[in-house]
Amino acid sequence: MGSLFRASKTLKPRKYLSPFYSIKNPFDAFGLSQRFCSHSRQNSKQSAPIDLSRYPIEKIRNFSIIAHVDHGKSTLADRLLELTGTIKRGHGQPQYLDKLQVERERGITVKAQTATMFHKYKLHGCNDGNIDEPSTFLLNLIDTPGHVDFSYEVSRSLAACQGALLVVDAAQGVQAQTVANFYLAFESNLTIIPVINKIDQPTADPDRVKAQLKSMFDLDPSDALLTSAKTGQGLEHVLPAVIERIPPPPGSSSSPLRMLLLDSYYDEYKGVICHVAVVDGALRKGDKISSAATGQAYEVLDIGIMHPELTPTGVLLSGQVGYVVTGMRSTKEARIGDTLYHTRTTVEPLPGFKPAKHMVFSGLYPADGSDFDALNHAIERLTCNDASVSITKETSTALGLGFRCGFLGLLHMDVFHQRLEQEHEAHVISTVPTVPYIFEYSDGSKVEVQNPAALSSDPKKRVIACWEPTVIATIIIPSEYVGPVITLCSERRGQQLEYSFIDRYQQSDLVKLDILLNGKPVDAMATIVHSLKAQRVGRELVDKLKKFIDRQMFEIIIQAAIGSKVIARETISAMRKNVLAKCYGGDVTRKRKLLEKQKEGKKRMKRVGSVDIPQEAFHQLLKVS
Ligand SMILES: Nc1nc2c(ncn2[C@@H]2O[C@H](COP(=O)(O)OP(=O)(O)OP(=O)(O)O)[C@@H](O)[C@H]2O)c(=O)[nH]1
Repeated sequence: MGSLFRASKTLKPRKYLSPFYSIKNPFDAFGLSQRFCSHSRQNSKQSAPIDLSRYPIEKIRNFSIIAHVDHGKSTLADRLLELTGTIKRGHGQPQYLDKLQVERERGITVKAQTATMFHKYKLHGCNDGNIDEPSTFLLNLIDTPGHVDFSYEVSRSLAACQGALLVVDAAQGVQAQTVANFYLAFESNLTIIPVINKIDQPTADPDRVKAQLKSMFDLDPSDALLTSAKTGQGLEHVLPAVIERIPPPPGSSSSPLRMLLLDSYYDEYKGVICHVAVVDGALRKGDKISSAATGQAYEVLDIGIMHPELTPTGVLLSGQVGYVVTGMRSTKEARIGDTLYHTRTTVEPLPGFKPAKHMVFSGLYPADGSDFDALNHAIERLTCNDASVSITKETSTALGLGFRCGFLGLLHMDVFHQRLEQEHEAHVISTVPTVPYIFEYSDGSKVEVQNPAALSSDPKKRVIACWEPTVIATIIIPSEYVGPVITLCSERRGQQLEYSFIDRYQQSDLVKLDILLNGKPVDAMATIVHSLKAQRVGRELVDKLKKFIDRQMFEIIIQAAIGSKVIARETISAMRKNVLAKCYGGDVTRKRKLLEKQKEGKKRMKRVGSVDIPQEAFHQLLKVS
């Protein structure tokens, strides 16, 4: 960026795309889709309107899909939408929930998107009246961006969820945003289901990824689901895991309404459409609600779920996530993180969200100086859908009236410009981005400077000290890139505070655990375990072996031992298995067949000393943790 100003390319006007716009449902723009509200888009004309009262809180699961960039979140979301019949298989639009033009052009998700799905599943203790029949669950899936610049989207999405699918590429393994998103979910107390995706790739190494998940996040490797969102392999286990492992939302249906405003966007026909999570109580069309942030009251004009487009339901109940149209005309009224409640009730507002921390500032000016009002209008509409941008008006001698905008990073800034142009047809000039600095002047004052032009040139107000923002960062990289990354850090005046290997060895108290059959150690069954786990593992091994070794003609003693110390023991009493016992008379062919069969069976045994061990026993032993 050598020059002072970066002028945006002039684009031809393009079709406005709202985040929920779908060319498959052109009626939505006119509110006509209300008449076609259906359970599944596939048979929209026949199916009955959705009755949300059939989904009490115990039948609701709200979950996000989180991951590093490109690990396959949106593709996995596609497959789940198809699996539940929410969209048609092969709808011809991959990454269905990436609806913005900028997302499609760049192949990245920048906006979190919710879709409601319905899925039949037989869960113990949860049924629709008939215990033998599966129950239908309402699942709210939120697909989130992977790039760090959009992590504000992720943190807001997680506020509406009780669980998250942590998707990790089976070849790339854990990456920087896997770590950041894991901690966002962990700090929000969500149930985390690890999903090792892209197992169809030739370089996939799910065992390595499982080991990383264990060593970095203490996630149990046996909890990981192995999937390929591309081929469909393993996907049948995803929704059962969501229903079984993620708890229902915690709200109370009998308490007064409390609803969290998660997101919003402006629709030319309906005004502001708010994305909400109903925490407590219920909301119906026609209800009067108030905003805790502004005190303003509204009437609910339309209400429903994203299935996956706006689908009116007339009601939203506790635990459900959906949309509300209230006739808000100004985007300033929709405060992200606000609590909405029934007018004339008193409720404790929900905690809301932490304000976004802006890392990069840049000036935005209309390419044609006379277009300030149009730019103002466009920015107002766009910030309704991107609450993480800060906007203040400013004036430049060269460019006239404009705005100083704070972004979460350079990619965020770039995407914001592109959306202004593509979705709002605004032509802008942006100034060189800068981080905020603090300057101390000789008159004792200290100011944060977000615009280089604002730096004092008054000789009586000399700069005596300045500060720049720094971060303490943890950089996680494969070992082959360590050299270049250290060089890059030192070029940027970085100081190395600590250096360590994630997959490093550390001293540990390990013991060899032997398995003995009739006093003889079986080398193939010996394991090395931590001394604290030895007793439990020894007991499990001995119990399993007892189940899988058949009784034989002599007594078998199974022992687990550390050195000469036996820590677990079981005995299988003797028996004589006479396969010919039931063959009375002299049918020689039949007797021969039975003896042959017994011989075949014995081939599948491993003879250890005098004890025959079936292959199955070896397989089962591998499953002991
Ligand atoms: N081989 C293979 N490719 C996959 C699989 N899942 C996704 N992909 C591909 O990986 C690329 C990224 O997939 P996305 O679903 O866009 O990834 P994402 O995590 O949503 O990306 P961001 O939202 O930008 O972070 C696309 O080219 C997908 O076709 C898989 O299971 N196997």
